Amino acid sequence: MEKTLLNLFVSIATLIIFWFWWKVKKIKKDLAPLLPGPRGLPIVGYLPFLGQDIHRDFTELASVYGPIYKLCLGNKMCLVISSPNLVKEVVRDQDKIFANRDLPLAARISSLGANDIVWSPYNSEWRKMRKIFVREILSNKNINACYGLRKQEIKKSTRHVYDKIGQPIDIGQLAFMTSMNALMSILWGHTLEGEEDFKAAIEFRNLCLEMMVVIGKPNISDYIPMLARLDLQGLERKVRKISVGVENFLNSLISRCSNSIDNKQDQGETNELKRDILQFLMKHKDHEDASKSITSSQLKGILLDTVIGGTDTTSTMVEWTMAELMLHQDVMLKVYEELDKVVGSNNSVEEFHLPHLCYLEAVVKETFRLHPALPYLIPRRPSETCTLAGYTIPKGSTIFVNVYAIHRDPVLWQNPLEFRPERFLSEETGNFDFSGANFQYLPFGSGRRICAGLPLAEKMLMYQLASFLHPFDWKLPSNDTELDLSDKAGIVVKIRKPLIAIPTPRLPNPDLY
Ligand code: HEM
Repeated sequence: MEKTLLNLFVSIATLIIFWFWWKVKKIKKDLAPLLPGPRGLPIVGYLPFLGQDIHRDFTELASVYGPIYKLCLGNKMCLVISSPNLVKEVVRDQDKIFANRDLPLAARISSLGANDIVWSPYNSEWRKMRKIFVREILSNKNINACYGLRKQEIKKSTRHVYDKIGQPIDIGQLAFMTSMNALMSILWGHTLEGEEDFKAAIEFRNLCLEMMVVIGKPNISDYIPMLARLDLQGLERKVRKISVGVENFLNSLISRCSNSIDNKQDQGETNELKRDILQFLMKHKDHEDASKSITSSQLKGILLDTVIGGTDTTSTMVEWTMAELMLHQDVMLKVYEELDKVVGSNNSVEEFHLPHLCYLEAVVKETFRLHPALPYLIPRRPSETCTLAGYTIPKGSTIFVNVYAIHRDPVLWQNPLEFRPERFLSEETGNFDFSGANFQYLPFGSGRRICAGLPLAEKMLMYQLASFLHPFDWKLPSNDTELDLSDKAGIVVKIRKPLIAIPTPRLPNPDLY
């Protein structure tokens, strides 16, 4: 009897303690401060007030509501953060919770249902794809092994420019073709050749450009799902059409590669192809070990990430850097001085020169500061309800890391709107790199979802810039008195008016071209 009473007492006491603990937790939650943010309209929220350039809208709102604020867009709660401390909480302290992606409809379609690395949720499939990509495909060993191919492509591009001496050149297009060919040669062991290929690549570039704009546009279907069927802005139709073009381009490359692999195998040349990414990927397709096996959609998704992620961003940054240099002739002169000293006028640029081009590297860093290609990274989504800066952040909300605002914050940077590469040679910020270790400077993101192509991107960018600058002087066409550095929104932000420049040779020896 006594034992039963004791058991009853213990059970009741446990229940009371549990109830009390739950109540305190609830009260604490109710007392959590409310996130600041602008008020919107019923149902649509703040959606009608966002303009075309969301990175600038986000930055203006931060000056009113502070470094963390909420925006209700339709039925979605979005958070915009723009301080290094908050970035640290998201990408380091609570990285695991915030490692999911927010997947807009347009991205779901273009990424074949998030079957790629960029848009995949944070799960074992993402881990598998990222591991294959980083450890096998873009390992330092592989990148170094492909140097010869990159060199060949750079040489072709400088030759192409030399053949057009005195004529206007579209710098974005030149950089896109060079990046594309460099990637193609790594992926497939051969590049695009001839008029037909050239046309296909230009068409592919236009598709990529359109795709980036569509994915970056706020889509009513994402924010008010019951209206998704109506596709009010026509974005779903647009992205489906673009995706068909992109897939056709990829399919033709895959079939050409399969033929080339078959031919080379017939000729006993398989070892030579070992470094081709596609062959690596094909090895993983339907692999017997599930931890290494990828599906054909994932194979295409990884190719998409490589080709789109690798060409569009890199060429955008080559164009921005060249535009800033054309606008700041004093900086351009210093770049030439350094190139003459490090490379010399009787040599072509080689990758071993790159670590010695410290001033050019500072120029690139400064360009990334003012024009981060992805101004709010790729939005994240917490996988569970959590706390950020004392605020309760519901599971499933969308997190925008406003790198654009952080890179231009006057509290963090002296004269932030000035283009001054020297700041990256100073003691204060001289050690900032692209690794995302400093939360004040993160053009490639940070944490476990940092850009997976960073080592290749860094190399390709510096190599292209040095190789286009060392052998040529560049001038704007004479009727262009002022260079327009305004930008055009999208998930990748580009220069609004393509940069057109005219080359003249700088080197005495024509054999160097
Ligand atoms: C100038 C060139 C580039 C820039 C500025 C850039 C920037 C970025 C940024 C900001 C992210 C998102 C990071 C985050 O959310 O924290 C990203 C992700 C990614 N990038 Fe890049 N990128 C560049 C080049 C490349 C190249 C060359 C490749 C591949 C060959 C590549 C492949 C990827 C992939 C696969 C992801 C997704 C990573 C993940 O979600 O796990 N990127 N990039």
